[in-house]
Amino acid sequence: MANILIVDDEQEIGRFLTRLFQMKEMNVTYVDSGSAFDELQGIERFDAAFLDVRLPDRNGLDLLKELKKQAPHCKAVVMTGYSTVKMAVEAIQLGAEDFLEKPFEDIQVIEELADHLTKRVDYEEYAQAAIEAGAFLGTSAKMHELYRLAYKLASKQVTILIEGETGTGKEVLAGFLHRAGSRSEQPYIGINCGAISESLLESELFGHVKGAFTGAIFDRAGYFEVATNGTLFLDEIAEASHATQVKLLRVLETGEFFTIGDPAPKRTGARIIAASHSNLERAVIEGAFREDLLYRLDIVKLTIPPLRERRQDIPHFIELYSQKRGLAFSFSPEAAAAFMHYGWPGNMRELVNMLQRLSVLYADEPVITIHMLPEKMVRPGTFQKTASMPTRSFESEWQRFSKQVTDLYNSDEPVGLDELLQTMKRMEKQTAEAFINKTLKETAGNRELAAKKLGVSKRKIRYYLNEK
Ligand SMILES: Nc1ncnc2c1ncn2[C@@H]1O[C@H](COP(=O)(O)OP(=O)(O)OP(=O)(O)O)[C@@H](O)[C@H]1O
Repeated sequence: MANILIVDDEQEIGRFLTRLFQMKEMNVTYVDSGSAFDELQGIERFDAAFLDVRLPDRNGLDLLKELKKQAPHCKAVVMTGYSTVKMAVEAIQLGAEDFLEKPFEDIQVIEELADHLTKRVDYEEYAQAAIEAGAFLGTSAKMHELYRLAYKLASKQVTILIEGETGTGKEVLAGFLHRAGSRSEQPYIGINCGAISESLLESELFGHVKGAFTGAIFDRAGYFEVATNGTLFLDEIAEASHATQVKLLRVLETGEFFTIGDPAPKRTGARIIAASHSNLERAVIEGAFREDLLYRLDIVKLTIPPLRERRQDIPHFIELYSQKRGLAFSFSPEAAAAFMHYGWPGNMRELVNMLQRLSVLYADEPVITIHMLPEKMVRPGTFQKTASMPTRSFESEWQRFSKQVTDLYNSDEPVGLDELLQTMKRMEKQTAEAFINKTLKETAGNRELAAKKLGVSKRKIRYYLNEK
């Protein structure tokens, strides 16, 4: 018979859970304070514990640590009010299995949770879900910890903020959160807030009615409406204008939004996942991002480590990539060392692109040698460079790129057009960066003047400079 511990100062909740679990033929011990918990004998007998995180005489997280110390096998669930969801996430990081929000809305959820906890839980469930979602975890503890936490949060109605350098897999993680959660049958919609103009972004998100503005010839539902109870992934959230940020804040606070041109509010049940490659706290300090919006978004922050902090995953990923495509990559020792030492400023995206490039250009070569790798990977001194430090001059980057495109065009090998177009996008960004930096030098750093000279908005300058 399973042994369950309940710790909650609200006696009504204690009694309710006791009855519920006793009806499931579980052995229940209920205490209503931290001090009563301290007096319990034989804590190691418990299979599962339901802990309130707000006890009058004790911090529930300390209790959790104590429980995990005395009974490491005991699965803990913390119970929390909405305002303490952040604390609940901290509890999961401390080893809790799950959290329950009070007031309880669905008794079945609690029953299922108790059943699940007292059965032998498959600890690799999150890893399986990652495989199904196409997310590679490798062997690094940081990635496993991250996806383990994400798996537990996947079915929760909490807003999630994903941070990570460009190409680390923020979109991949957002897709995982959707697929592994209870919303997987509902729509998943992703939008890049930096890729489209301010007015288009608003209209995409909130929709518009016919005649709301010039060109609005039909009613159009926005993503908040289309997503219904699914997931809305707002990529590059820092790029949303102040006006859009105000509207997003309203949706997060009330679940309500207005279609452009329609005075009647609408409700959305969409779960919001936002991502940014720049540091939003810094953006708040600089006045570019609303503090209240950050507060609403940052209930749970998942930070993806850059590839250079999990280099041990590189060979595993190459193996997986080759297996999936039926390739047989073999590297000379120098080339293998270059892969391991290079800084990978573009993270997983850069690694994928590099493998795609090698498979296109050197498909018939038995061994990939150092001479087949781009200069930036072998040039000494570039190993430690990070995302914000360009590795070669703008001119040589263009020369290399045009040579690569002409070589590809003239070769009979199959060409990955998607990859080529992505490289062009990167070149577009680098070109913009180069011109902006040159103009900023001419204007002694005056952005307003630089924007005028270049005929673009200051916002666009911020976007292209990837400001963090
Ligand atoms: N964990 C992963 N498993 C498999 N592929 C990954 C993983 N992470 C990233 N990738 C690959 O790297 C590329 C970039 O991933 P993604 O678009 O999710 O990154 P991102 O952090 O959202 O980038 P950006 O900041 O530029 O929007 C994609 O091709 C994706 O398939």
